[in-house]
Amino acid sequence: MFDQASTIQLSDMLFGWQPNKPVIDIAAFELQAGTRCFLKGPSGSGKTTLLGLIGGVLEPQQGMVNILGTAINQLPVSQRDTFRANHIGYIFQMFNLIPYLSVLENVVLPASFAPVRKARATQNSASLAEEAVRLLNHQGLSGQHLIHRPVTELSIGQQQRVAAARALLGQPEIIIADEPTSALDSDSREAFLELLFEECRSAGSTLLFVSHDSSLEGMFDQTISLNAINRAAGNTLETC
Ligand SMILES: Nc1ncnc2c1ncn2[C@@H]1O[C@H](COP(=O)(O)OP(=O)(O)OP(=O)(O)O)[C@@H](O)[C@H]1O
Repeated sequence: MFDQASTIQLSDMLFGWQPNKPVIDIAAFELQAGTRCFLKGPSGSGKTTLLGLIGGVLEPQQGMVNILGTAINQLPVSQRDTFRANHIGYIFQMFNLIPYLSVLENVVLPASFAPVRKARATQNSASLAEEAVRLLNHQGLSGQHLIHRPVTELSIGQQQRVAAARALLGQPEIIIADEPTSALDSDSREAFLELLFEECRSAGSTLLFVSHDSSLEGMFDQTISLNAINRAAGNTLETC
């Protein structure tokens, strides 16, 4: 049974990159709506793999991945892609911005594939672009000159804030962040997190945040150690 207060529920989920070599084997995992969760684990322990399973990019060999009451691993691939675009915003370690597009174009792009997020974004502002500009301003990126510049002309810290604005556009219920602060110094990391928290709070989004940086752990509501919930822990070659 899906608990209505949950955003993410996993049960008896098994995944391996090769047959009979599970990397992830989780009996039960649940994240309540609106939680800010810090997911930690050694390098190679399967954190990115787990995020791929939660986002429906990867399909478990067994078990259930229930997101917002939908068993996404049972959806056909095209419906799963649309579900992900509508309900999950991603911030990647390498940002995954499109180099030949401007700052603004990068932020609005995912909403073109996500009608639910597009509708929400235009409820808040007169247009998608206006909502993107609001989010960019909130991240400290303002000015016509800057938002129309090719994204590759921005500093790493600025690019990372563009990636955050892109993930937040249209208030997705879930924000998944995979090592988004690793390129920043510690002051910038905390400032970035405060802004992210503020946007997640006002949108009611659940945040699942992966990092090696344990100094950030105290800023979150909850910490999950992957090795503590993963029965396949130790099957991979892990490093600290
Ligand atoms: N595309 C892939 N094909 C085959 N094996 C993979 C693939 N991606 C990851 N793995 C393996 O799965 C295991 C978990 O990798 P994963 O990237 O999920 O770990 P991680 O905890 O995110 O590591 P890091 O903290 O270094 O990013 C590792 O043994 C890795 O080699």
